[in-house]
Amino acid sequence: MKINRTKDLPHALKNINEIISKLENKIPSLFLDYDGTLTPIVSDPEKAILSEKNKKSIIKLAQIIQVAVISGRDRANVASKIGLENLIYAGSHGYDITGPNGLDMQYGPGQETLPLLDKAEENLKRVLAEIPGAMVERKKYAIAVHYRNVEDSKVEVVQSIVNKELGKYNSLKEGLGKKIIELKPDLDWHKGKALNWILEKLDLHSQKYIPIFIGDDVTDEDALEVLKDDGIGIIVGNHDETTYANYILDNTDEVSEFLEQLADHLS
Ligand SMILES: O=P(O)(O)OC[C@H]1O[C@H](O[C@H]2O[C@H](CO)[C@@H](O)[C@H](O)[C@H]2O)[C@H](O)[C@@H](O)[C@@H]1O
Repeated sequence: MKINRTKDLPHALKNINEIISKLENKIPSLFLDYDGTLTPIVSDPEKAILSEKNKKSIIKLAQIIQVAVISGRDRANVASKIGLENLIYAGSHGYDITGPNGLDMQYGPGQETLPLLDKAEENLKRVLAEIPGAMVERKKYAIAVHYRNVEDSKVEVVQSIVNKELGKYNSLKEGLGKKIIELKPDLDWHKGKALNWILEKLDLHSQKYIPIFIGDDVTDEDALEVLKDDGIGIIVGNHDETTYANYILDNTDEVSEFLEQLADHLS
């Protein structure tokens, strides 16, 4: 059960001193979502560009603490959008993780679904080509069907095409996001499991460490849940009435401000 009402959450910028005091005598690590957190939501996913301000803060932070990006995007795609080599990147909602010093993890059971995702991608691209604005984005371990640019009257058609395709595969399940419906492996693996995997792999789990996660969407709740008692979870905006987050930022501009202030405090 989610514990915090979004509207009652303390604001992360207004309470930055409290957050900084929680980091004292601990070693922080920082986990960031991409879309809706580091970049504003835009109609073309390829146009979600990291600002110079955020890039500068991330460079500064990565010189001091471990920084990881955990995204629903394909890992290679989000890594090229950020363009920094010394970060950990977890793509496809955590199924595909790489990082410095040869860090490389593909969530094994997910690989069995790759031929099914190939087939579904081919079918969906063919059928959805007839719906103006619909877009199929293949990530290694998921497919996002975008309907942000689809006429309202056609959205239900897109949804039923995706449901029909999903119905063909027992080992794929539906995932929801901001104006996307996803086809994902029907497995118990998500951003929260990936976050835990990274914490354990890098030995960042003990009481002397304190992880921070910032995210904006329903898929980010899995990561926020992991940190609800032993970390700092920040939700961006209010995707839902309740959340596992402990703090809130209202939008991506506030995330930029928060990252800049965090970098200044830690350096
Ligand atoms: O986990 P994230 O890094 O936040 O990725 C979630 C999805 O983000 C992208 O889609 C969203 O952002 C697009 C660009 O702003 C927007 O056009 C779309 O409507 C949003 O759903 C990305 O394209 C997806 O693959 C990610 O799953």
